[in-house]
Amino acid sequence: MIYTCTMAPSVDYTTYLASFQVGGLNRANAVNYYPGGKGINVSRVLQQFNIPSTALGFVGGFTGKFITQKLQEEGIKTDFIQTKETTRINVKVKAEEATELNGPTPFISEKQQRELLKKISQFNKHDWLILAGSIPSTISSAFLEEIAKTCKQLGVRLVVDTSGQPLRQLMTTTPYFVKPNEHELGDLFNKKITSVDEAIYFGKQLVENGIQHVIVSLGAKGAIYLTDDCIAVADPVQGEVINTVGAGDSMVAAFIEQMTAEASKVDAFRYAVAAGSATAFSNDLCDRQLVEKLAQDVSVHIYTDRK
Ligand SMILES: Nc1ncnc2c1ncn2[C@@H]1O[C@H](COP(=O)(O)OP(=O)(O)O)[C@@H](O)[C@H]1O
Ligand SMILES: O=P(O)(O)OC[C@H]1O[C@](O)(COP(=O)(O)O)[C@@H](O)[C@@H]1O
Repeated sequence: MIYTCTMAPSVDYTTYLASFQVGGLNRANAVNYYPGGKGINVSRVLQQFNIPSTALGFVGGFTGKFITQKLQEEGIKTDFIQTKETTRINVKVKAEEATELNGPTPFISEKQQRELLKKISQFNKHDWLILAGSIPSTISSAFLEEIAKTCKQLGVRLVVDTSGQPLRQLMTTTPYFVKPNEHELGDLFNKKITSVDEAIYFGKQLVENGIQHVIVSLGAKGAIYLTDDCIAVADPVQGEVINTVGAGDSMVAAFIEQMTAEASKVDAFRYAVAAGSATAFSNDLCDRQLVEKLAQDVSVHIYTDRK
């Protein structure tokens, strides 16, 4: 089974307008409400590929109900722990430029953390846990380490897509697969990454530390994939960009879907790049048809090493 865990889900309130004026009254032409948060997006894209998953994490209030209901309507199993706090709303403004306003993460008590750990300790060998999105500040490094240790003991493949200090902490536990974007990778090493070669240099250090699969996403510039025996660089896919929210999450989902289907690692990467772009070219997250179409256009350059 694949489990996604979103510790700080969101309702993504996406607004479209021709131009956005800071400090003025802006009126949107169209709006959408999506269940959001990185793990939840991974579950939604997996569902597009007909891969079942269970969405874990913390939700509360009317927004929590909305998220749970929407996921269930899409056929995704949910096993959320309830919070007293209302789940945040993240505002996405799509005008001349894209602007995001993400709400604060919820307070998660010790008891709620134990409840989550109890669920994880019941996973089986070969299950997947995708821990994605911001980690609430009440969650300690020790708790994250405990999650990683439990996964290792059980033979559960831990996938990490987060940022800041929690990412730094989780890197020391050598997860199975990580997908930082170039900024998150740079933050890990206190460096600003400005080229593909720099992304390769720092990505390689993660592999050398024992992480089996590393994808560094480079937004409109494509992505790189690193493992112990190859480095692959994907050129960007061209198209009309509509909404890049969830592009990275779509990559994670597509890579996992291909790995579970026993595709080659490089094909899994190709598909992941196609999924990221398919989401960037859509209002909501990608659909399978577009991913398959774009996968034919993704050119991947493979190196056994690149200094
Ligand atoms: N403007 C874009 N044009 C084409 N593809 C894109 C664009 N933005 C993102 N993508 C695709 O989505 C992937 C993930 O995007 P990125 O912004 O790096 O991730 P994240 O959402 O995690 O920050 C990229 O590697 C690329 O394949
Ligand atoms: O947990 P964070 O880092 O605040 O991010 C939450 C936001 O990230 C998203 O999951 C999108 O993530 P990506 O664009 O990085 O794939 C949104 O759905 C959500 O609003």
